[in-house]
Amino acid sequence: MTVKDILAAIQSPDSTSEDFAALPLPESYRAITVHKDETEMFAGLETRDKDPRKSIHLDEVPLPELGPGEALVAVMASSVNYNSVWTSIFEPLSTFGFLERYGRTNELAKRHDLPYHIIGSDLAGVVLRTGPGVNAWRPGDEVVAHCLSVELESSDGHNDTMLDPEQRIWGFETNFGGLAEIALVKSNQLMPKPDHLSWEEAAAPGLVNSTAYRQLVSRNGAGMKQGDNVLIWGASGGLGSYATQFALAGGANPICVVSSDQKADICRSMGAEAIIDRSAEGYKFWKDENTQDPKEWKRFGKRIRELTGGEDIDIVFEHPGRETFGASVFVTRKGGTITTCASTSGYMHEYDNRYLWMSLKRIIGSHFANYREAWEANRLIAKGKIHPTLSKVYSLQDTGQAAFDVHRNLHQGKVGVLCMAPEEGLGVRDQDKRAQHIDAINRFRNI
Ligand SMILES: C/C=C/C(=O)SCCNC(=O)CCNC(=O)[C@H](O)C(C)(C)COP(=O)(O)OP(=O)(O)OC[C@H]1O[C@@H](n2cnc3c(N)ncnc32)[C@H](O)[C@@H]1OP(=O)(O)O
Ligand SMILES: NC(=O)C1=CN([C@@H]2O[C@H](COP(=O)(O)OP(=O)(O)OC[C@H]3O[C@@H](n4cnc5c(N)ncnc54)[C@H](OP(=O)(O)O)[C@@H]3O)[C@@H](O)[C@H]2O)C=CC1
Repeated sequence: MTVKDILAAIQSPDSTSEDFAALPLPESYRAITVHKDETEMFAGLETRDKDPRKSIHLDEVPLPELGPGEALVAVMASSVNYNSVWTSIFEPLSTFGFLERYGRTNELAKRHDLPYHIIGSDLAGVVLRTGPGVNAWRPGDEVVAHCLSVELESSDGHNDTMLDPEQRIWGFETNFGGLAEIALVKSNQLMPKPDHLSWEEAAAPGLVNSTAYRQLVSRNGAGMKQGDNVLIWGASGGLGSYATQFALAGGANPICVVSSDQKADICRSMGAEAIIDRSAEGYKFWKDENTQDPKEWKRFGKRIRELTGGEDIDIVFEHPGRETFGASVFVTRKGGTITTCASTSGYMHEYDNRYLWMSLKRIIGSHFANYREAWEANRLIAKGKIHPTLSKVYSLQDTGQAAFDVHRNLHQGKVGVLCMAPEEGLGVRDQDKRAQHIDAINRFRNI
């Protein structure tokens, strides 16, 4: 049995759940990996010069054993997330440490501790097999997977699963990720595939959409409300393109920061009006490596006031980190919120704390989303209220180039990867719903 036979079953309109359950599984499959014996390959290089095309491999790997509460999924498409860029450049640390640590927790988790790491934290595909104890999903179900892996043996995670001490990001802190022909997930990662989208469109939002939902909308994050002024860094990027849509759909007022005319146009086409081109306006928040320039924070704040009719920011949607964080804290209004989920430009932040405490501002740390938040975010995609922001699509073998594009900020929105899907555009089940939203679905395509 080969991956080709699985694809044939997926493409046949007559295949039943029983047919999928009866399909023998292949012994091996193709997957995107990084190799443990290469973790030092970029030693001494600047972050920018570490090239994912050199560290990312396409390998034939053995099928992992299926455990209780798990599912094996035939992956039709996946997407590139920045966490795969971090894995591929071995920053801020090698992800093999995560796999070793996970492997030490129990017998079954040992499967993850391998000399190769199959990466990827998004997928759209078809369930092939479920392990003992799985009732909610069956072979043949068309699904997407969110990337929260939890054990929930401790009480800590039972109000909010992101607080589980054994919380991991699938395909980053676990093995057998989504940039592959077959993936291994916990069955509680599965959610219905939005039926009006193709495989690659359905695979694009998952990680960033769920993260933006928790960070901006959920009460666990900033709890955005109507009328809020929301400053969104990288507003046409992976996270930002969903944060912008949430702000607009929720009656808030996004102030979108981007770095080119083209990206400003994309934000406009989503419906945003207040846009700041950080390149054209030349903000330089740091005078040198160690000294910030509060005059530049003020110039930035003045520009925001011009765009809002004199108002300051209620919520900052932060992720660039060191380069922008001082400015983000400064421009937030009294009592406002800075919500952060990353530090792309550096994790040692510096800000003037007087502006935080004297103006009663809050900084909220946010990370991915719990199952409920991921489900709610996916439901909005399925209802056509929020749309994928897929721009370019690569083949599995060109994943290294796709990750390079994201690392160098050459991309727009989300970059997709075809895994088993032989071409783009397959997997759409509701053409009428699709037709209603087709312009929004295609907004980021091929730009
Ligand atoms: C969904 C997508 C998301 C993204 O894209 S996010 C972006 C990508 N992700 C990242 O860049 C994050 C990568 N992860 C990391 O950098 C590291 O993962 C962390 C810095 C988050 C954590 O580092 P660690 O080494 O795992 O943990 P420690 O806390 O630095 O070290 C563990 C040792 O420190 C002890 N410790 C922890 N807290 C305390 C405390 N409060 N007081 C005293 N000791 C403490 C522990 O017990 C343990 O000790 P012992 O090494 O001996 O086992
Ligand atoms: N904790 C979590 O759960 C998650 C964390 N992340 C992390 O968030 C970060 C962003 O991810 P994602 O949105 O997918 O990545 P993208 O690269 O798709 O988008 C980020 C955007 O941020 C802007 N940006 C980058 N660097 C700077 C800078 N120095 N100053 C100002 N703006 C900057 C760029 O937009 P422009 O050039 O137009 O300004 C860029 O397009 C990554 O570090 C990722 O690992 C992502 C998802 C989940």
